[in-house]
Amino acid sequence: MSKKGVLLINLGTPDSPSVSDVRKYLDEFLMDPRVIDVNPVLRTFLVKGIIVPFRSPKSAKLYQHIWDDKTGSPLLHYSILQHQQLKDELGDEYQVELAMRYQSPSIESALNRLKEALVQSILVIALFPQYASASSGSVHEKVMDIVGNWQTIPDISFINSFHDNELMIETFADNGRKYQPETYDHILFSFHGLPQRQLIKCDHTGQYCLKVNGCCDTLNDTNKLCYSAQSHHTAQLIAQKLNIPADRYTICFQSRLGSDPWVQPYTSEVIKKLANEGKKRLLVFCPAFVADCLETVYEVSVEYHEEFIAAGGEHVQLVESLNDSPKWIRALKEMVLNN
Ligand SMILES: C=CC1=C(C)c2cc3[nH]c(cc4nc(cc5[nH]c(cc1n2)c(C)c5CCC(=O)O)C(CCC(=O)O)=C4C)c(C)c3C=C
Ligand SMILES: [Fe+2]
Ligand SMILES: [Fe+2]
Repeated sequence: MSKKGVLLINLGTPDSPSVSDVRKYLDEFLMDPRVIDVNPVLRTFLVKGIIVPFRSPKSAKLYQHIWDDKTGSPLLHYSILQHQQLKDELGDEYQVELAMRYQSPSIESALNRLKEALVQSILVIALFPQYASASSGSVHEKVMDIVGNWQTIPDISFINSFHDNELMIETFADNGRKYQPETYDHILFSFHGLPQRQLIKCDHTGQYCLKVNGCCDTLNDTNKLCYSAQSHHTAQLIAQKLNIPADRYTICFQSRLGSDPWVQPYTSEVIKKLANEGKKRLLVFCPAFVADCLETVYEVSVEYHEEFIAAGGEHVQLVESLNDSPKWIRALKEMVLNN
């Protein structure tokens, strides 16, 4: 009996923290039409002419800061652990592969291994809890492009999002509980940001997201596929699990790139406002990421920490991501078994 294939895909990271490898990574990432979603001529000008040349040396310094001598990039390191542990959990009936949307290991090589193993089906899990065209959408499109060229197209399925996965919510809550959230002045749920126009494009009604007051503060039948609505929902579920009342937490969005409006409120503005209100200690969850990465270990723990102190605060504490926590591996296992 042939095996069932499972393909875990995360975003990707540079091969090394050198300026040339960071340049290669940013070039592939930002030339993706789902990421910088403007016309091709403008995208090429912005990415190759401005963002990549100016950003690569700066980003390389940040990557050098988080790069571990033995294990390299945290994102790849934790992805490898997740892959290994899911493989062990699922046993011989499954062939589990790991790929990254950008750089390595490539999606093409992972799909080829599944093809050569003659797997009877492929389940693709894009490792982003909330659906965004720039993340899960891009992964799914890439997989479909490659498989679409095969003579025999296999049984293939995609997990579109898992923003409300019970075991995932519990893992974030367990990680947060260790810091005793009640001892902090305020809690942040900081999600990766997105340009507002990408939310609007994903609203198939064309009349809801960013058009109706408080459009995506709660998940409903109209906005259930919206990144912002799914992010709010994830945060609300973690807060409920930890009994954090609504006035003790704020949902916000980080990592804005460029000058176009992104989903709001911006984490850096929220941090300044809280410092101005006299808050001293912040606990920050980052539930858009299933593994610690540049956006958590540097942007939150270093940059936002420094910004908060400069504005009069004392400490920003990051809650670690799901990484290789056994409960999260069980969450992945159940996603596979329930599919
Ligand atoms: C959680 C899912 C992600 C979405 C959605 C997303 C959208 C998005 N990102 C950029 C630009 C950058 N993101 C960068 C790093 C980065 N982004 C994600 C995830 C999502 N991005 C992760 C997991 C990481 C960390 C990767 C790592 O190696 O640790 C970067 C690179 C770092 C930097 O130079 O700041 C950029 C650039 C855009 C423009 C975008 C949506 C349009
Ligand atoms: Fe990003
Ligand atoms: Fe929305």
